Amino acid sequence: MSTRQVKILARIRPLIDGEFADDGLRIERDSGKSFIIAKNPKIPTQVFSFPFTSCYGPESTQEEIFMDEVDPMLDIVYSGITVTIFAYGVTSSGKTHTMQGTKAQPGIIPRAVEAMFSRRTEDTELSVSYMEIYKDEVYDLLVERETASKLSVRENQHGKVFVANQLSIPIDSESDFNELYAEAIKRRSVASTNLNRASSRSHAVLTLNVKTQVNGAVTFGKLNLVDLAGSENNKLTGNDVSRMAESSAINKSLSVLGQVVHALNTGASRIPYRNSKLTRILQDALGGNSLGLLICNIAPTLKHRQDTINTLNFASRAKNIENKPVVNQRDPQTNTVVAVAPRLPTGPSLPSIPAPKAHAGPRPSIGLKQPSRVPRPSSVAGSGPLLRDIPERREPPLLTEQDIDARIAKAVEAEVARRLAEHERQQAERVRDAELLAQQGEASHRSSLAPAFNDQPPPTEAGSRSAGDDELRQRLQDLEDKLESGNAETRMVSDLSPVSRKKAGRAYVALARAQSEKNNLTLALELYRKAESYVPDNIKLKERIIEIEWAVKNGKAFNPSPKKPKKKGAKKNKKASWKASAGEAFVPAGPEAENEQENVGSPLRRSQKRGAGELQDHEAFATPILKRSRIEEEAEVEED
Ligand SMILES: Nc1ncnc2c1ncn2[C@@H]1O[C@H](COP(=O)(O)OP(=O)(O)OP(=O)(O)O)[C@@H](O)[C@H]1O
Repeated sequence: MSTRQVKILARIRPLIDGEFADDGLRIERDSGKSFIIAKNPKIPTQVFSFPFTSCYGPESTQEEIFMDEVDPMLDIVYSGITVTIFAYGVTSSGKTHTMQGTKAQPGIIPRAVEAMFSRRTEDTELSVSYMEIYKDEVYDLLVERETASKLSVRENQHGKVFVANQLSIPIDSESDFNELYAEAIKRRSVASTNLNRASSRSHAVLTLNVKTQVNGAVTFGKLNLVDLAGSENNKLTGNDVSRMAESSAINKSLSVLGQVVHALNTGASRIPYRNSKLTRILQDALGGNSLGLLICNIAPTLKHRQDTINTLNFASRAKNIENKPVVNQRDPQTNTVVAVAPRLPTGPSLPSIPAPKAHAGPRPSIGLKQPSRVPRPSSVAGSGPLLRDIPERREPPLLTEQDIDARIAKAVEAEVARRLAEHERQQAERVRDAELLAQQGEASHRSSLAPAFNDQPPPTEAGSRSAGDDELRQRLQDLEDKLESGNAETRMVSDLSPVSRKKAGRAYVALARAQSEKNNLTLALELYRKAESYVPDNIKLKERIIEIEWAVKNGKAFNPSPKKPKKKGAKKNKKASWKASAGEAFVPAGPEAENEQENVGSPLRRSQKRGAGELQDHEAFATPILKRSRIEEEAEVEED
């Protein structure tokens, strides 16, 4: 089955009342490619460049975006494929304007309905469903708010997710739709915040279902139009308590969306769709069987800039997600709906599948049914076709808390082993070089190598630790080998408990920080990215990654942002805990891990006895052992 990447476009909205322009954000076009260029608001000399399939500036019109990006996808819907278009961005960046629009500037939803009707044939049946996900609960927006009960998200026997008992109302004309839609949008949860007078407090998913005939086969296409709630910075929104609760639900679900994208990008064997209703419902569009278009909405002002950079970073990752679109059609023999592979041209552009020819004659009226509170399983939107040939997602094996902790221990220790091996290899290389030069009688070269040797532990230390360390190295090597063989399992980060994830994340941050302090930025970046696999929703970590990526790309030094001022009493506590835990190791739980800790900790403890200067020699491989003096970033990991 051929795969298709999610298409990503960026749209910068114009300035609105009370906003001021600055030079920190612009679009650049070069050889047919477009980029959003954004300055880091904290360090203006850092300029980020984010590539997109297409970028639209403040002057762009609703019509332009619809005709260029959305209209071509409607033919695909008519061929029986599900297409999902979602608007993503911080609060007040223009998502609702893009999807819904205004009377004067209608957005994608009303335009898509008009275009869908213009394509119908006499065999076509169109229906609509509309739901919102508010505080991680699903409500039907086609039902009166007072009587709307929470809907549950279910999965059929083929792993297809659907919203049980959601209405799907047949529509016979645009005016049918407009009537329903006008009522439904009034039911959506909207409130005023400091950043947006009419801020969406929920994610809204409008679905247009199309049943039609293509070359004699009955097909079932679907267009999902998703207006996500915006991520919110509560320092800026000025939210009160009830708004904060909404905001926290919005941010949490968006954070899970980020985790899903991250897991898909890193090829994780388990994707955490189940961690929020939003990602469960969007599962088909994220690595599933539909085609995706993500509109990344961008607010132009400085106060949104940091959040905008995070949005852009999310979007650039999302473009690597691959879906396997299928045509949903009726099997005349069994009278069930089956998934068949579409005939898609290869290449990055979206497939253009010709729509069936419009029928010239008059079309019999389908007739508008009244909304009903009685569940109608046959018309439940999203219950979708039965996909016989889609392999079921394999459930990961059940893991005990002990298994999980043991795996973290292995993962971290493997990193230690890798660093140790690298350290030893470099040392051996230096010794070899020096011996070679000595043999050649090049005394001058030897003296010039002396400083390099001064960086290493004194020979006596090396000698004294050789037996124990050889054993340690062997054990770590064994662990690394084990890790390699079970690598697929360790990728199942989402199986870990939150505490275990944080532990592993902290360990990698400590390693990364040590490397960035030594200006080994490429390695630091690699380690920060590993940390991100464990704590993917840590915003500060993301910002750090973006900054180091920039420094690496531009060959610049990396200057970490200033450390946070210490909290009152923190110094005292820190001192006490440092004293109490001199050489305190990152302690993976579980008996096996405890034994390992004895060994992993020992070189560090010996080093500490030798004093601070010597301690640094071992930092390269001892950093997972968290030293109290350097855990500001780990604390940040915990805070988020
Ligand atoms: N392209 C545009 N042209 C003109 N005005 C726009 C445009 N995009 C957004 N706006 C205006 O900006 C404001 C914020 O837009 P909108 O409500 O669509 O943001 P949002 O991203 O949906 O916010 P939230 O996440 O808080 O719901 C609105 O007043 C809207 O009319």
